[in-house]
Amino acid sequence: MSSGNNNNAARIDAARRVAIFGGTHGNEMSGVTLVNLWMQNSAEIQRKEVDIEPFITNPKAVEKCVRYVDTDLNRAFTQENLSVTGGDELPYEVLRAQEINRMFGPKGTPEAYDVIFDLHNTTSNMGCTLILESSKDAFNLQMMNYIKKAFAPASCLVLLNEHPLLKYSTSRSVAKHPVGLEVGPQPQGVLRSNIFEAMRVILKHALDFIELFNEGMEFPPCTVEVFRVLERMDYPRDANGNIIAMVHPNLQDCDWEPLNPGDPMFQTFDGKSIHYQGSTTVYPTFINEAAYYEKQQAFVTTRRETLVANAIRKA
Ligand SMILES: CC(=O)N[C@@H](CC(=O)O)C(=O)O
Ligand SMILES: [Zn+2]
Repeated sequence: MSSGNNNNAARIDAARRVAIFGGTHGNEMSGVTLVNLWMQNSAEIQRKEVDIEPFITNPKAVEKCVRYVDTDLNRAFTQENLSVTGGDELPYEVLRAQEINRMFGPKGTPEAYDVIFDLHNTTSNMGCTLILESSKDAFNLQMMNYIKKAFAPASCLVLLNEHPLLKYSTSRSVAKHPVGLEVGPQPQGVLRSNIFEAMRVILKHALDFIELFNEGMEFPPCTVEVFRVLERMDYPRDANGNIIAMVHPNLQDCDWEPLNPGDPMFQTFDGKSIHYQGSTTVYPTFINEAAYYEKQQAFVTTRRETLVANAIRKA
């Protein structure tokens, strides 16, 4: 008879090469500051038998303290961009994406980094949010379960973006196991100690998980509650495309709270409410994110799901 359930655990390669990206958006100061700190002294992020590299992904944007210089780096990792040839006429972030892909990828190949953590801040009242791009990645789901338990009683939610149209080509998507970390509320260009500390603690738990996994610990099957991206909601606009309403006071700062059919969602400048017309309860998030005005997004709706993660163990 076999001992325990070791034979049932999916075997996954040890995570030997890990990167921590900050400054994918140059005005999101927690990630920029933490990564700069760790580049000077990496003692805090070192773990046994794994290379962990802190890296500033968009140094030009960091220098100017802007989201991006030419185009959003966190949308730039498409196969087209990564394979297009050309020099100075290409947008800075496309060239930078190619450089990052050479260093940490190539995306979708066995040579790619095992895990990339990408550190972001939001102006929305989302608290601590881990962002996944796949519901099938048992390694990442087990990591989410580990982090949530280690972080309790504080809460850390998981946003799953594998929407066929709304999913985008992130910097972290170069890795085999991409993990976004989004902490807010924090204004652009501002550093808040509570947000900075929360991000630092979540990263610590994430790296602890990788160390335990690499040491051979088996993680039994588990379930993870996630919020799956459903729909992008734009601000109401006039025929010229100008915004004619604001996020309703009942919705502002209420990320992750249920929005029911008929609930107020926007308020026009003359005080009229605009109500949610959907047919089911949804969980809005990224409510009134500053960076999303240019993306015609007032918030995104999500649905709560419970995912099952298989047992995993190092191969
Ligand atoms: C506010 C912000 O930048 N959020 C990130 C979310 C993510 O990393 O998936 C973005 O839009 O790229
Ligand atoms: Zn960001």
